[in-house]
Amino acid sequence: MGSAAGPLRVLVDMDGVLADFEGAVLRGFRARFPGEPRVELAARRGFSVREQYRCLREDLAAKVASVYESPGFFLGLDPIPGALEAMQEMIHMQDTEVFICTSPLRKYEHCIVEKYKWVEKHLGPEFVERIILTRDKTVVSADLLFDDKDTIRGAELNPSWEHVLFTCCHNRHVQLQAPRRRLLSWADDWKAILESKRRQ
Ligand SMILES: O=c1ccn([C@@H]2O[C@H](COP(=O)(O)O)[C@@H](O)[C@H]2O)c(=O)[nH]1
Ligand SMILES: [Mg+2]
Repeated sequence: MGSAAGPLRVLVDMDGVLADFEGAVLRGFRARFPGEPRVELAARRGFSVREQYRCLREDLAAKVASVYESPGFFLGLDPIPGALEAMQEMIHMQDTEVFICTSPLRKYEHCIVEKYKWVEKHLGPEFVERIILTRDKTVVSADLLFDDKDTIRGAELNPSWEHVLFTCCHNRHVQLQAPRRRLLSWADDWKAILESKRRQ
């Protein structure tokens, strides 16, 4: 992959990588359900916040989902530190194609349009052209995928990309088997990962 085969194609996930989904869920839950037990970010385990709240108490699953299904939730997400700067740098790198690859909620009414608006607001119109919205990232062809979901499965059993796990509160305790690798944050050396992939 890399220069001999054309530009390096990089997919960057949105929730948990560019946009702070977890922080906003906790703040929204605390504000809307102040008397209910909640899962602090330090206690988050596993991709699904809904399932972790369900384990706390069955009815809390619907309550936490009501937070991220509300109008304004996705548009109001804060950028992950360093993400916007990294994306602006990446889109201007030679021999590099960057796309935002994100999954919509099944209850997509507000989520889809707000994801587009978020990208336009924080990254600008050239990135709106680069949004790939799919519930199956395995069928998208690329060299790299930066994503906070620890296990990404879909119709394609051998996706073309290498999944680099972006560290997030819910995955920091996951032990990766070699040769899987992480990006600890946008302050970590994402450029070295791109360069190593170009050389493969
Ligand atoms: O508990 C959860 C956590 C996240 N989601 C939604 O899943 C997708 C994740 O998108 P990625 O592209 O993998 O970041 C997003 O729509 C989250 O809101 C969820 O449904 N339940
Ligand atoms: Mg994500």
